[in-house]
Amino acid sequence: MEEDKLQRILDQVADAAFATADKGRVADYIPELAAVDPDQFAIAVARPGHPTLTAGRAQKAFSIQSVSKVFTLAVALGKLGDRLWNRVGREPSGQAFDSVILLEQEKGRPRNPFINAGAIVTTDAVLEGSEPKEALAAILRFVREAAGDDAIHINDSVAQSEIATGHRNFALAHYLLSHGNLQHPPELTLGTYFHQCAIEMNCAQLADAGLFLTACDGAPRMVSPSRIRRINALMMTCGHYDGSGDYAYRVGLPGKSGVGGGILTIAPGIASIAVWAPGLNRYGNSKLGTEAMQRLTDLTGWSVFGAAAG
Ligand SMILES: NC(=O)CC[C@H](N)C(=O)O
Repeated sequence: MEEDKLQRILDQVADAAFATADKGRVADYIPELAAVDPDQFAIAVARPGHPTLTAGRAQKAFSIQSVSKVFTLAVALGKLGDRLWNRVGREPSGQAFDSVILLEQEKGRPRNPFINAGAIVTTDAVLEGSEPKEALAAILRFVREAAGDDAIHINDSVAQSEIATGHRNFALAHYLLSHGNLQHPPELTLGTYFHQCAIEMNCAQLADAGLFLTACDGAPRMVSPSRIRRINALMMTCGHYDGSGDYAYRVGLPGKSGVGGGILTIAPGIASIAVWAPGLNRYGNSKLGTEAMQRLTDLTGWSVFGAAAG
């Protein structure tokens, strides 16, 4: 699609988001995120060989939170390969991202790497044989290389805010430990996990960081094509927790959300799209972000289920 046409679509999507009265509710269980102004919106589209196009506040940094789980999964698969699947499943959970119930029923093997329990196990796997600082550095290095931007950093106040209040995540980690599915002390694995969630990026950086998952010619080759397809499949089926079916229905593309209000969406072979609006819907996914992605895909026809706009 030509740049000026795509830019007009992005402007239209941003105008509609700014005009929407119900912006959802910001995540208030993490004190640092509770203070974010919900009246903000940004969208960015990255394509190899084209400038990254944006609309709204695309240079404003936000906490990527669970979007980081995609990058950590790529690092863990690079390190362990299929051995990771001995510890975590690949099925949608149909439960909230921080649910404890399935972990109890399924004896400490989380359903997938994107719910919190599964992401904690994935981070624990990245820690295998490494010092915590090295593991975190490996995740941050991956993100910086994917985005081609060494300025991307971790917001330590956000991480500390979760260390002080993340009781549910501590419960999940202790539960995993009791079932022999955590190889490090909960403080250590969670310290790494909270810092990975506290990576900050703006929309333009996040769209660039997702390019490796598009498998487009000219995109960074960070993982093999077969692994790209598998990561995208997990994003499609599990990336929005118990709202994954709804996101697939509305948007038709693999995506991963975070409680900071960011969503990374991949149009395979076409583009990497980042959207940010801090207010969340009842699943803990960005409300305006989801609506904007629905509008964008209707206007562009980008979908894994069909290829015509309208
Ligand atoms: N869905 C999310 O973005 C959750 C991430 C957050 N750091 C948590 O562990 O609760």
